[in-house]
Amino acid sequence: MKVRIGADASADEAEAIASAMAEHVGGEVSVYVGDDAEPAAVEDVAGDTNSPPGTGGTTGTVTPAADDLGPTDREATLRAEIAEILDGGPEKYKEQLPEEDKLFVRDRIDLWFSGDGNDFLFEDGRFAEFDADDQLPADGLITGAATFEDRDVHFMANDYTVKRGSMAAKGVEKFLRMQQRALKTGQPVLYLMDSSGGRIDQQTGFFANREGIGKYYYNHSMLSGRVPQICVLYGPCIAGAAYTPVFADFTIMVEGMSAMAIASPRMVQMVTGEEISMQELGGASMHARQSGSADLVARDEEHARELVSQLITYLPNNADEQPPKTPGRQPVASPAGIDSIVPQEPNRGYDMVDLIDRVVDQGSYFELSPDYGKEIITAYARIDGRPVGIVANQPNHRAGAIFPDAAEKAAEFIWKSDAFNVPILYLCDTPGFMAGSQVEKDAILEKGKKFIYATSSATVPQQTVVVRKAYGAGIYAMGGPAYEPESVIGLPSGEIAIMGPEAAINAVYARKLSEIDDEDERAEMEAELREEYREDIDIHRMASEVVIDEIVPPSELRTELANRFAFYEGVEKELPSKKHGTVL
Ligand SMILES: CCC(=O)SCCNC(=O)CCNC(=O)[C@H](O)C(C)(C)COP(=O)(O)OP(=O)(O)OC[C@H]1O[C@@H](n2cnc3c(N)ncnc32)[C@H](O)[C@@H]1OP(=O)(O)O
Repeated sequence: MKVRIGADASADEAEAIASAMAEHVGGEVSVYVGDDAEPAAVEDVAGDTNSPPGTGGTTGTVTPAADDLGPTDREATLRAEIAEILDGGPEKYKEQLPEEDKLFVRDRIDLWFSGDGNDFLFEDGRFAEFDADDQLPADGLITGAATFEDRDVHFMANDYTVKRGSMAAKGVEKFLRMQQRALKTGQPVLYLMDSSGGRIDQQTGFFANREGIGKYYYNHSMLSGRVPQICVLYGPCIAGAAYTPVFADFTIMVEGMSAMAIASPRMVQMVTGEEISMQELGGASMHARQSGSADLVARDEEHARELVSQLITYLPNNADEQPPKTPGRQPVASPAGIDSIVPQEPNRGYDMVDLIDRVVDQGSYFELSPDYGKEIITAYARIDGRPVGIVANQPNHRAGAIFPDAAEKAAEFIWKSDAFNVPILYLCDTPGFMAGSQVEKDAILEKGKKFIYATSSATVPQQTVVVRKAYGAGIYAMGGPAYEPESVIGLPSGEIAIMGPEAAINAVYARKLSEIDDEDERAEMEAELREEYREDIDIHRMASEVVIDEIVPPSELRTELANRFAFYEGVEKELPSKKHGTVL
């Protein structure tokens, strides 16, 4: 290829352009300066292995240059300029990326948007800061549109080689435009974040402006519940950059690579004297286990992309659409096994996932926040091809008692599912909300309220299964009869009670029992009272009193749920007229 550049270009500049173009387009590139007949620089790279968008390769088309390029060959000049932009920030920062197993942002975009149903479509604002003296290609932020798993999506991706992906005026402008376009088109947004936050030394013009960085979060709020916002973190996302992942509906961090924090370790040390690494401060493990801000942790960049490609199959493009259906598949294990999974003894643990495996379509189980608030499972799955959001107690962890973190996790999951029209399935086996001084300090009442509020105000079809214990306010939060689910069904092992038998007998008969001196007599009396109590709370009694709608043979649970979800498809509960509730 021959490229002619302006007469004022130096020999060094000609060489840089030749090298950049050869690397990106492949083959021999000769660069001519002004009207010169001889090339000022020639570069040759075999093959065309990694052509970025706009210069050929996976998404563009290479237009062969005419043999004799005249001074008016604007296309070739433009291509050289684009190649320069696509090359990103200083080489020294690009060289550091492989040491951290990190992709250069343009290669990351290639990873996301190439292959079947995945195409890079176009980029906006590529020339941002083109005229800047400093090396600021695209102002460190790439925004555009693509197809991802056959869906149109908007995307943004920080370039960590440009001032550590920090955001200044032009990048901010691009980010805001991308968000505003998503509001118009109603298509999901992918945030591929790798940013040290606001560009501190260029803050005039973007920090507190009406259309400045603060507007990000305003736009995130406007997009919230309108289109799915999915965020993957690839590096330290600090301060201004750390709010996008928490505003997003779903956040994925890469183990050992991603981090997010309200302030950098340097800032933390300055303010508090605490010496702490970025990973300890806000790494993937911490956010997945302690703060709950990471929904999923990926092994590496490819795994992160794979997780999003699964997640998106359960979601519609926006709140006006229904989630996509697929052909139904048999469960991974036979529903006939459900009866033997659920122990008769109310205090014995078991893995609720074993039951779920026998209800949902094979290969469709997708759990979120598996390491946070583990006593409640929140997962997407499909039953006979229809997406459902599952909220299930996990008797294997803390006996399924609901602690504050789990309550909040469930509330947020229900809100998200409801916002995107994913019906909800509650699988109830809980002794209720946890009691004690620690959970009171951790705001069990406040967080329990959120859970109950989310269940109450969800308008999608909801189905509740009393698997075994449904005690205390646990059955309220878990879609109990008062919460207007489409139906509440029970397995023969089910019990619904104000509290468990032991607690109830202790609460009501403690004094009477203590007055019986003979130990055997007291134990006998206690057992009798407990038996009577259990008869009262048995699922058959509940069905007899029509508290619940049906008792279902365990082996028919999947078919029963499939029929009920199919029947109630698209049904929407009406909420009383109001601006919004006051529970956050
Ligand atoms: C809305 C409010 C906000 O967001 S205020 C922003 C708060 N952010 C911060 O305080 C983070 C500042 N940056 C850092 O702590 C470090 O750069 C981190 C991200 C930890 C990376 O460290 P390290 O790998 O050692 O890179 P480095 O510091 O040598 O930086 C490389 C080049 O990038 C620049 N840089 C980095 N962050 C910013 C920033 N936020 N604003 C402006 N420039 C930034 C550095 O100055 C350095 O530039 P140069 O290549 O030397 O010209």
